[in-house]
Amino acid sequence: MSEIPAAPVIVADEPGTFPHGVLAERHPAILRQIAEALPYGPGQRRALDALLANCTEGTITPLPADAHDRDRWAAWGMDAHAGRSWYDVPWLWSESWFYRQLLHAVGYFAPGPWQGIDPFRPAKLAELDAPATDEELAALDDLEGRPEDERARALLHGSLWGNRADLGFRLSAEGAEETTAVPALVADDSELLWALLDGSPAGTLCLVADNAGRELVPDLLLIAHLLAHGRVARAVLHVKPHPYYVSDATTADVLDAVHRLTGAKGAARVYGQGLRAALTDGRLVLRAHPFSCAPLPYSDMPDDLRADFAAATVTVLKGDLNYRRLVGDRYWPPTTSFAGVTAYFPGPVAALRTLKSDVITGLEPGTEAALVAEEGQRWRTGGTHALVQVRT
Ligand SMILES: O=P(O)(O)OC[C@@]1(O)O[C@H](CO)[C@@H](O)[C@@H]1O
Repeated sequence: MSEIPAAPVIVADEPGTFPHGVLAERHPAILRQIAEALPYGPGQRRALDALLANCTEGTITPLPADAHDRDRWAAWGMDAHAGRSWYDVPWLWSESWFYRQLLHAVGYFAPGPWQGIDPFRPAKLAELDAPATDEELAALDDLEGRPEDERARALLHGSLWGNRADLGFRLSAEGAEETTAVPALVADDSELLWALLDGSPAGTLCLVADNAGRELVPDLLLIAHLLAHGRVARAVLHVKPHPYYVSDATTADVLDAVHRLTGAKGAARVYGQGLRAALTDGRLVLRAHPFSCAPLPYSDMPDDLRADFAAATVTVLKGDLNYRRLVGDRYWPPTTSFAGVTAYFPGPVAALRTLKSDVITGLEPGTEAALVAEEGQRWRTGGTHALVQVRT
């Protein structure tokens, strides 16, 4: 049992806070965006309008008895939250509920012509096809010829900062690309991570992906490099079983990203071919576990997922949402021990995250003071800072 006193769970009930803004502004903006992006029919548009009213003014209404995942959501707390405002249940819960309801509205789960059609796919593909992605891939050619560890570190950096490329976040984060006077990395345990990934012996890397497109591409490049240089023998890439948090990566997004790489020129193409080969011969394995879209912290993970992580040399969790789920979506004092709050995790664990929500642990007292002096509380949510935290 952890000896750290529990901090308050984040709830979005206070106007003016970041979580409240996500429910009151970001979710309606997402609904408008997908209604524009795809030619949904009248029934789907009515359902999207109903969801807009329900998520801003209504209450949690349990899934119908015949919903394929009703039992799962019941186990995840749906019946306990029934009848309550979206603003009064844990924020992590109401956000996941939003994506479950959105997919229902567009017919994603129902047998029929729209089954399995990702409402966020147009935005994901636009990002993958953007000139900025070409520039990032061309930069790989400049890395060729550099020492292996220099390349590895550059690719880790790309994977870390790739987390800024989150399409949901961009809907409400003007100016997030700006840098500030305070160091960009608020915690950096990357040497501990490299010690785990030194290839002696070469074990298994679990990487829990976050966003598709400009985050997933550098994640895949990192995996390709670690496999090619014997730093790991095998990689397990956890993706989402269905579209989630706008741009979260699914299996289809992995295939699109690998296709983008194999269709590129120069070094990018070689990475793409390496990834294709690794998928084909089983050195790179995909997982799409239902718990990856659960509205719960990882401390509640089921046994099969626990066993997967326990077998890894290290599990790397990407992104802000995974961080919230890893440490618990709570208002922790920023100096709370990262090792303490992740003590339950069944093996070495690393978080690679840009800061896009209030949750933070593991800061030195001086770091927090410098951030607050420079920016007030904006450093927590602005996406301008990042961290690499490791518990061995
Ligand atoms: O996990 P990611 O893609 O890094 O970030 C997800 C995010 O944009 O969504 C949540 C608000 O909706 C926040 O946790 C965070 O800002």
